[in-house]
Amino acid sequence: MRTRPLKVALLGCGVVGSEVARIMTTQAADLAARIGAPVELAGVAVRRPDRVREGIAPELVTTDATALVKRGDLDVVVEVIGGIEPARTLITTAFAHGASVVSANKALLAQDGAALHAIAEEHGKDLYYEAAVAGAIPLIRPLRESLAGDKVNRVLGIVNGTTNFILDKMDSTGAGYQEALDEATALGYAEADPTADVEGFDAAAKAAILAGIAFHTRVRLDDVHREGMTEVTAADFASAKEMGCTIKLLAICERAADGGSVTARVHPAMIPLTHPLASVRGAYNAVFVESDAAGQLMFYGPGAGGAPTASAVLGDLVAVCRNRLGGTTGPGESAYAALPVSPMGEVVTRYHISLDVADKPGVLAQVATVFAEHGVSIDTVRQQGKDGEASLVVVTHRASDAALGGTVDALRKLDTVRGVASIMRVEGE
Ligand SMILES: NC(=O)c1ccc[n+]([C@@H]2O[C@H](COP(=O)([O-])OP(=O)(O)OC[C@H]3O[C@@H](n4cnc5c(N)ncnc54)[C@H](O)[C@@H]3O)[C@@H](O)[C@H]2O)c1
Ligand SMILES: N[C@@H](CCO)C(=O)O
Ligand code: NA
Repeated sequence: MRTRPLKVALLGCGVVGSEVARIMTTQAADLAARIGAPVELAGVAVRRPDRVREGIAPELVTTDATALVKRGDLDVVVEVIGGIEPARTLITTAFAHGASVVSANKALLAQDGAALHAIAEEHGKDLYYEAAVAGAIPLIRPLRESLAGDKVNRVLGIVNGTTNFILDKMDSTGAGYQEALDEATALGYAEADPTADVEGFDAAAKAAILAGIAFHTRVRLDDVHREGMTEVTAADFASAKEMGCTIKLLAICERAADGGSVTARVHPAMIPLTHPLASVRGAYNAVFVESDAAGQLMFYGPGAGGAPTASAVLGDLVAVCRNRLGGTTGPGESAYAALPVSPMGEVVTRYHISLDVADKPGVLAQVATVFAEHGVSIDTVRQQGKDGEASLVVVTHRASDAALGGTVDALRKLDTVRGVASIMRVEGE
């Protein structure tokens, strides 16, 4: 074993960073044996230096992250600050000063992954980010390496722990949205600004990263259709239950049947209780990968939290250190397929639509006609009436998002339709 240690700087010592530091210290001997050289924590950049950080020598702590990444003697910089800046500049500075980078920052990678990969390559360094998608679950590496010989057609799953935790609580205990969000935040699952979680930005960033790697193409955050889960109500859960379903926030990345384009989307969806995703509880994540040769693979595990995320960071750290010792780098970005990303209107799925209508003869026929005129075929209709008003629940067969949108616009114009109470996609059948 080499005796000269590999030097690692840690940027950020919050929920994830503090666990990375803890594991680096407590597992030092095993990490050294697995890598073939000791790994030394050479510096820790923090924002609040007066905080007591157990297990971290005070002389390693600095508030000057820029000076730390410019030291020039670092082998690896671990970025767990989050957000776009200063993380982006710190990472590019680290590459320029000779370090490889491990990051958990999906927001940054979804926005600037291509540029960061290019800078890493220019400097002959690694950029690894297993922790950025689905926490502890090995997903980036299986897609990038294990499935590199196969053709992936679909990646579908739950990739945000906070929203799964909230939806699970709302469904199973009837907890309110805010109460469940506060608990997820206290447990260290939520982003610094939890809007990123509940409005689907975090899941959309992960979908962009996954689609890019799975389909060997470039998918930007803006390419991902995004709907959050803040408008999911107890009434939606009740409707889902009546259909034998529950509601999950899903990320779905698909290659078109002709192989010539891809789509990526994040939105709440009803899924049957019999589907494996329905039983994903709390902050767990689960992702299905469908490919030509392998068929269907399922990845499941803790999707958020300090220690689980640190597990993925440490896995990357070991891989990057091994590469350093071997004088090599791992696989970089693979975007040769250059596939266009199709708009949401072209996505085909089933829909559950809940309408408030006048309870009088002919309304059902009128509504059915609007669906037929837009080429959207109805699977089931359920009507419940009271005091001259009724609620009409329509479940469709598969239709394009554009056709469904046109149908809903036309329904809203009918005098007999008082309002569209909810529209939810139905997946997993
Ligand atoms: N918490 C999770 O479950 C989880 C899971 C996967 C990925 N991530 C990602 O990991 C990253 C960190 O998340 P977290 O939950 O640990 O957040 P956090 O807010 O707990 O930690 C970030 C830390 O960085 C510090 N910081 C901010 N600016 C700094 C600067 N300029 N220099 C030094 N330190 C600075 C903050 O003070 C804070 O302590 C984010 O990119 C997040 O998306 C988090
Ligand atoms: N806020 C994220 C952290 C893990 O990426 C989540 O809840 O999934
Ligand atoms: Na992961």
